[in-house]
Amino acid sequence: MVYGKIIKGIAGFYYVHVEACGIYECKAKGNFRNKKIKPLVGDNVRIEIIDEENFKGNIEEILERKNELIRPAAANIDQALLLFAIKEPAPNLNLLDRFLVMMDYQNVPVIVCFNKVELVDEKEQERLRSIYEKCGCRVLFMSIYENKGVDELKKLLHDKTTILAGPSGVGKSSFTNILLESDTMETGGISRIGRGRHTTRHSEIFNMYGKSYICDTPGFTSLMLPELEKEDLRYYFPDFEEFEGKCRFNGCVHVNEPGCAVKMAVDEGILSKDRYQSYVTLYEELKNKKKY
Ligand SMILES: Nc1nc2c(ncn2[C@@H]2O[C@H](COP(=O)(O)OP(=O)(O)OP(=O)(O)O)[C@@H](O)[C@H]2O)c(=O)[nH]1
Ligand SMILES: [Zn+2]
Repeated sequence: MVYGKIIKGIAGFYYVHVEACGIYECKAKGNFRNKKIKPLVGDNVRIEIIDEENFKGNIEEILERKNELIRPAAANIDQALLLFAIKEPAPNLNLLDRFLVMMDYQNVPVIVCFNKVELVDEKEQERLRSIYEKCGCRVLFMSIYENKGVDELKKLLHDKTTILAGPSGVGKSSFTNILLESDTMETGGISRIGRGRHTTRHSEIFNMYGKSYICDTPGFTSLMLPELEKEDLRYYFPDFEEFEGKCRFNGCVHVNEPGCAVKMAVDEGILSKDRYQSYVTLYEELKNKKKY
């Protein structure tokens, strides 16, 4: 019996990493299909190997899940790594905030990592650090070009299953290539996962490093928002918490009400304008959703 973990799923195929062997391209064939259980990225599975040479197999069984995320769809996730560039391209903070709401809703801790930090000064780093630390995230700054912060991030990934998200052009491939190199060095010589026909298919092999898993999930979009009541959205903005109960009106949702402590904190520069803007945008989205 062979066990492994699904690290990527595309178009009906699941890429299952089997320790010390490699990555098998699998189809879902087991009897879990009758029970309408769909394999997810992060699932620990038992596979049957049908073609050893070409790394092909069938998923026979899905082992019990520790947790299950809805968006992005994934199982057994310890944490999420959200990778952005601090510049070039400038980070889409609304996307970032949306992701944080989604993860908080699903109780997944988040590491926010800004790459390319050699392009900005310390002040900008500290500004972002203070905003996002108040949101309960681990905030890291990295420059792959200058090899700064890379080891720190690697340590945080150690022995964990992490879902990776981030827009295009921020350095995801550069970073995962570094992980792959570390894996090669640690295992001596040729990487265990560099075997098979996936060697040339770069995007499928970069997802893991030693016993640590980086799972690639396709569900990172600007439409991502949990099914929340708009009145509850404010509880997913942890930086607003210290102002909760200080507004003039009970149950203030911090949008149009006068005497709002959150809005005052924004005006005074205590809370980030960008964060507040994200809040209002998401609030409006939730409000409009309910109409249909
Ligand atoms: N200035 C700077 N550029 C970097 C750094 N790390 C990566 N880059 C560059 O940023 C560009 C995008 O990097 P990739 O690793 O391809 O980014 P990606 O997130 O995988 O992007 P996609 O392949 O589009 O999904 C490349 O030109 C890299 O050389 C860095 O630390 N500083
Ligand atoms: Zn208020």
